[in-house]
Amino acid sequence: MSIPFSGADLSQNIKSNVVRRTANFPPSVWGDRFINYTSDDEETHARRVREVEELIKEVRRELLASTCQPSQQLNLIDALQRLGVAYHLDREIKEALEHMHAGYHDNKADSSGDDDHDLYNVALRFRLLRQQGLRVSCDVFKQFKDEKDNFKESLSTNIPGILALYEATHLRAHGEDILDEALAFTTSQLKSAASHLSNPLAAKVNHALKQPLHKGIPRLEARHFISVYQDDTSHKKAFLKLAILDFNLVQSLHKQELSEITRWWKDLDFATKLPFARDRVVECFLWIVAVYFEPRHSPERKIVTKIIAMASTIDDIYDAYGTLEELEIFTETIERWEISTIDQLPQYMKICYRALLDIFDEIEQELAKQGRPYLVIYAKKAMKILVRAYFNEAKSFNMKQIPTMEEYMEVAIPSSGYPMLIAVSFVFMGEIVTKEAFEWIFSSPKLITASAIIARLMDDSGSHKFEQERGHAASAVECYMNQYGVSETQLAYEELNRQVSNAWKDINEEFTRPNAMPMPLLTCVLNLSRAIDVIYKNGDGYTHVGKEMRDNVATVLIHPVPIIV
Ligand SMILES: CC(C)=CCC/C(C)=C/COP(=O)(O)OP(=O)(O)O
Repeated sequence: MSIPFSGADLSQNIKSNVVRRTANFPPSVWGDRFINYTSDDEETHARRVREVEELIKEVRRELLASTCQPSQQLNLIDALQRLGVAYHLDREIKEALEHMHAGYHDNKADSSGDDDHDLYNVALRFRLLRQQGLRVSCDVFKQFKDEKDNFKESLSTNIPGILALYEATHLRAHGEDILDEALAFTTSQLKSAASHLSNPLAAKVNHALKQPLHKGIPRLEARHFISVYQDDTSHKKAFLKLAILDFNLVQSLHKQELSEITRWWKDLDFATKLPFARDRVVECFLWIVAVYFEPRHSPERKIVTKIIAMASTIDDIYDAYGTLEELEIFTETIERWEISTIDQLPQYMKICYRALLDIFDEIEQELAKQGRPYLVIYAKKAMKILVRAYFNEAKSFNMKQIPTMEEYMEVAIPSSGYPMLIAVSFVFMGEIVTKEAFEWIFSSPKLITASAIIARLMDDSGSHKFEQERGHAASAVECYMNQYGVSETQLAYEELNRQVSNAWKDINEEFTRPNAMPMPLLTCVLNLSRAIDVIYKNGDGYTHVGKEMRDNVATVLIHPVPIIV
């Protein structure tokens, strides 16, 4: 039953004298680029799928044959993960690393005949075991320090080792001072070596300095590594061929999905009906490809992209276009979640609300196919929490308040959109997702909070200047400066960066077994954090789509890898 609102009926609005803030967001850079998709003919597609299946068998054989040579096996696993094909061999890789970890703890590693004191091997093993959630002490790096407790000067000629250590440091947890020092040491060593190196090492070093592997979007990292691996004379042909064919097959599927999504978006026609909002559906799709790229996640990729595009539009209504009076009614309408209350809304909000309800119907239908329609309730709850947070932010802007950092973060963590996005991404993760998983999300555990802190603080740092010019609620930058009497924006950025680094340490700690939730769910949260690093590290690449975002979209969603093997 619908309950009438006590608030004013705004449906006949729009009041002509209302002054609305608009952000004048640049239009989409993609136009109709992705609307049409021509698939391979069935026969070609089936042949490629068969080829991939054969190559997986061959690669599996090579991986299993390397069991007696741990360092060789580590290199194979590293290559498979970086090439983006490890998802075909999840079980084998998990077993191999667990086996290695057991041996490592029984001190059997030395008996393998491997050089256990080589920086490259030690760092690679450390990173791969930690990535798998296995407990490894950072004390393994003490052997690389001299009597003055500095990293040994002699290491500086061992660039592959330095690079492996650099990548390993990004998996550091709190209190691991040796890894903090190692990050500073390796960064400076790599920067000074970069200009003297030749390929493929130079390409690896330059890329790693721009984008550490642990914080990168898996598809982008895979595409980069395919090129580097190809230039490496010691590459394994079957590995390379599998990576190229698989990348292209997965990309074709993504193109097909994006074509469906862009048609949905074009039919909604928000660009005409809600012109004040950002038109970024392609960038939203890349964001979700970062979360799960594997073919089995196709239905959820399409739906969660629609959710993020809607959240972006709703954010623009709260941040700029809506009046506080309208926003109050909008928030209550979404909290009630009944179509009958739609009449209370001004026309532009009706358009948005109807689209939102339609997507949630789609979520319910998709979940019904999977036998779990009841999970939609958690996705709705997450969306309601998000709009309440958006409203609280709008109120705070209207009152021209600058809250303390603590007060600010209480609202800014839910308003980052990440707890909502995580909950919606979880509903499609199958059997491993239980009622407890959602109760866990809504109890604000360390992992979810850390991911939301990264999203909020990187977004605030990246978009600060533009948002203040157009008029926006105080962001973490102002709150910090105001609370601590800091006059230089740069100092605020440095403090926020420190907090982001700490949040990454929280994420890394939560990955170590025993875990609160199954690994695929934790990986989903990790990938969302990675997406933020890539999209916001050099400014707000989502709102202001520049060369970097365009290149990233083209890499993942336009250009297939040339087949040369
Ligand atoms: C994670 C989600 C749901 C992303 C949707 C797109 C979005 C709202 C991006 C942040 O925009 P913004 O920089 O304007 O955010 P805010 O207004 O919160 O600063």
